[in-house]
This record gives sequence, C-alpha cells and structure tokens, in this order.
Amino acid sequence: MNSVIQINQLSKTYRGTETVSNVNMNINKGEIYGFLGPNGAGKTTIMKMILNLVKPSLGEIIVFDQRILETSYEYLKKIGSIIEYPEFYERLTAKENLDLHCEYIGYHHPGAVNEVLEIVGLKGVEKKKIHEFSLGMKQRLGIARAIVTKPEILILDEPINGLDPIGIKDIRELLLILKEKYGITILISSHIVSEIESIADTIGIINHGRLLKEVKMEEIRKENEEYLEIQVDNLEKTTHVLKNKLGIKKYEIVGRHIIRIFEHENSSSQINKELILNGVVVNGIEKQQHNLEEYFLKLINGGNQHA
Ligand SMILES: Nc1ncnc2c1ncn2[C@@H]1O[C@H](COP(=O)(O)OP(=O)(O)OP(=O)(O)O)[C@@H](O)[C@H]1O
Repeated sequence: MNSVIQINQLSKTYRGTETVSNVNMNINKGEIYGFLGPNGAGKTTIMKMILNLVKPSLGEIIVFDQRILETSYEYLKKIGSIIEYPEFYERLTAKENLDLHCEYIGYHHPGAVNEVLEIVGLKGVEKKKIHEFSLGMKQRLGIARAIVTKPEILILDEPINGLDPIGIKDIRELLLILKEKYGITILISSHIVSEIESIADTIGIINHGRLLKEVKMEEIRKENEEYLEIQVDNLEKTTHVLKNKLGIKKYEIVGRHIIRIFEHENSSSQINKELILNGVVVNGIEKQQHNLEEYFLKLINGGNQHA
C-alpha cells in the first residue's frame, strides 16, 4: 500500500471527554485528502496528533512507515503545516518573513524563498509589508512558509476559511499544482463540502470525533451521477419504450409516475419524442443530480459509523 499516513484506533480524551474516538484513516502518497466535518468535530485535534503537538490517549499514528512516539521529531522535517491561523510579523515583508523562518529552522538554500514565492503566486509583492496583505495573500504566504523546506506532506487546517470565491479558487489551483507538479501529499480540512469536493481524491468525514466514512471521490461522483427525471402517465408503457425503442437499460422507478434514467446516450428531446410517439403522456422531463451536500449532511445526521 502507498500509505504515507496511517492512523489506527486513535482516540483523544480531554478531562474525561472523548473528542476523538477510535479513528482509522489512511492517506495515500500523492493524493489530496479532504478532511470534512462541522466545527468541533475533532479535525484540528487529529492534525495536531499527526504533528506530535498533542499526545494521543489511545491508538497509533504511522507516518512514512514509522510509528510516531512522543520523542519523534525527525519526520516533521518532511511535513509542512498550517494549523489554525497563520501568524506573521506584520511589519516585515513576505520575503523577510520567509527568510526569518528559514533561518529559525536552519534551512539554508539560496533561492528557495524566491522559488516558493513564485509557486504561490506572490512574486512581485514580496516587498509589500504583511499588514497590507489580504486574507487570501496571507493564506498563500502561509502555504509558502509550509512548503519552503520542500516537504513531502502538507497539512492544512481550514486554509480556505474566510476567503472570497476568487481566493478559494486561487488556493484550490495552488493545491492542485502542489500535488500534480511537486507530488506533495496534502491533508486539508474544511467544514464546507463545496470547498474541497472538486480537488480531493479521498474524503474522510468526521463528526463528534468519529470517522463516519472514508471514501474515494471517484466513488462519490459515480454515486452522484447526473440523471434524467421524467414524469409520465404510464410507467409500463414508458419502460417498454425505453427498453425496446431506445435501448436504455439503466433506469430506476422512483414513484408511481416518476422514472430516472442514468444513461446519457439519448438526449432528453429524443426520449421525449419517442415517448410521445408511442402514446405516453410526458408531464415533465428534467436533468438532475444528487446533491453532494445532501450526501454529507445525511451521513453526518445519520451517524453511519465506519470503524
Ligand atoms: N486543549 C483542549 N482541551 C479541552 N478540549 C479541547 C482541547 N482542544 C480541543 N478541544 C475540544 O475538542 C473538540 C474538537 O476540537 P477540534 O478543534 O479538534 O475540532 P475541529 O473539527 O478542528 O473544529 P474547528 O473547525 O472548529 O476547528 C472540541 O469540542 C474542542 O472544544
């Protein structure tokens, strides 16, 4: 298995309250893992445990095939992170902030700071002081600081929080570049489905400290494919036309007068025409898609646990 982070039966208890309960997760090399859950679900706590900032109460975390102990720190050189809000020296420039960071951690590679400013799209504003930066620019600088040492894994806690749609798009594009061009594995948390559904390869859904589901986005997309919903007067006649006249096999009857078609070979007007020609009264025909947001909400409200 190509796993870079493996979490087994992880729990964290704060003063008698279990905030992370028996979590199993698997993050594969080179993927973007979207960690989804409402506020207070336990995302930050798990990220902190991966980074050895918080000690697990039970369970184990394996990073790069090594179990993390309280004394482990070498592995952290290969992980960049932003946990909660990235803080900077407001009166210094972006470049000065990154230079200081490199000096602080003893990373001396000439050109690394300029290179990283270029990657995150802050070239040209590197001389601007941080107090003049927008939230989106600060988030990008936070990512620059997290990747300046060329980590293999990037852990980002809600990096899209509070950004406007353009800022969100910028960060999404940046993360895809980091994954595709630089091969960085990314663990990113969010409480908003739409923020990460388009970039995540795998999603882990967490609520009340429990991982409800870990699923490939590909599978979710398949489950949530587009379909055509038709309202008709006669289901029997309709299925006959669909099967025998149009060769459609993938359909589902969802009500006394409603049928859903999951094949895209025939256009809605073709289907409509054929049904009418064969004496079916069509009262409505509409393209629809299962709502991903609904999928997650259903899961979170239903509490379907995945151990
Ligand atoms: N040091 C601590 N002491 C006690 N309780 C804590 C501590 N840190 C976190 N918690 C509690 O653990 C729970 C999970 O918090 P956590 O920050 O991990 O959630 P989250 O999913 O990251 O949410 P958010 O999006 O709001 O950051 C919360 O109820 C929080 O109050």
